[in-house]
Amino acid sequence: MSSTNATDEACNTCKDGKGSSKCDMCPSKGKHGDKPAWDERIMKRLATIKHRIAIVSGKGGVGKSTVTAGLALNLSMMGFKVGVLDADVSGPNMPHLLGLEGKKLMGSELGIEPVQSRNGIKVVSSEMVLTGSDTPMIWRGPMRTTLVNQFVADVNWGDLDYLLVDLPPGTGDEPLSVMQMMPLDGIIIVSTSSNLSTLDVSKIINMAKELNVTILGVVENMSYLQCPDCNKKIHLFGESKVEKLAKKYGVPLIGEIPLDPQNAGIDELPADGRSLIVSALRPIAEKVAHDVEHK
Ligand SMILES: Nc1ncnc2c1ncn2[C@@H]1O[C@H](COP(=O)(O)OP(=O)(O)OP(=O)(O)O)[C@@H](O)[C@H]1O
Repeated sequence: MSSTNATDEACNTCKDGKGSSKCDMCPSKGKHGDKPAWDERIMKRLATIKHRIAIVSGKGGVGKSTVTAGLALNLSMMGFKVGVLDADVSGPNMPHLLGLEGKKLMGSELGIEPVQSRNGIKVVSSEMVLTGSDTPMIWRGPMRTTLVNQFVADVNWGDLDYLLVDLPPGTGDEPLSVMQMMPLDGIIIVSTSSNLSTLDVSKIINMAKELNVTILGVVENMSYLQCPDCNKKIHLFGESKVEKLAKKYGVPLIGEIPLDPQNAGIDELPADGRSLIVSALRPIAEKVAHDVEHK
């Protein structure tokens, strides 16, 4: 860090010039260019977390948060210590999916304390700092990125086997920042089989390849509907385009999640066999755990 010429230097956290209005909220306030200190804090926190996996999607609404919550529940039921970082700052859903609506983050001398779900999953989400669940987070990209970094650097995650990071859709600021800042075991890409969703997945695949981030696999969500009478699988989007795409880019398709009609209107994902989604995610959680433990 250059302490002599800080005024001319752009902030490494918010990428903005010193003196911008964002500076007041920036964890790097007063130490512009102090990237090593920031990185050191992040690395110290990550040292107690065995595996870090980000869940990404090309498009919004494909079920990325649902898959993240379902994976967290399965890993937790498999006996692992699990944390979930809801990095979808503008559209945080994790508190609802894990039954933590209305819960707020508190501080302790060890840092920001995550909130624990009834299954013992440690969760941190921007919704836990807002006044209400209908309050919008009207923040520009660099500030959202700063908050995500802070959720890594300043949260007392403690010992975890898995930290799952639910990223906002696309290839914007937060996915880029997390993929660069956090040593990841890999990413899991969630897509439906629609043309547009798969088109955007190819961008994510290329981004991960460019950043040398391992792709643990692609999950096709809302892949089929199981007929309640004859059990036949009805593929609503026709032949799987996700499978074709996975083959084209040489990445594994690690599972297909059915469309669950019971899920409509459900906030909290039930952590048992009542949820088709959670049950369908069990073999995927087992495969991911096997792959990262044996890599
Ligand atoms: N397999 C499924 N069957 C039925 N409904 C589903 C399924 N997966 C997700 N959903 C529903 O689809 C909607 C979108 O899911 P979710 O919020 O997980 O998507 P997302 O990709 O995280 O969206 P965004 O990133 O835009 O917030 C939710 O209402 C969720 O309950």
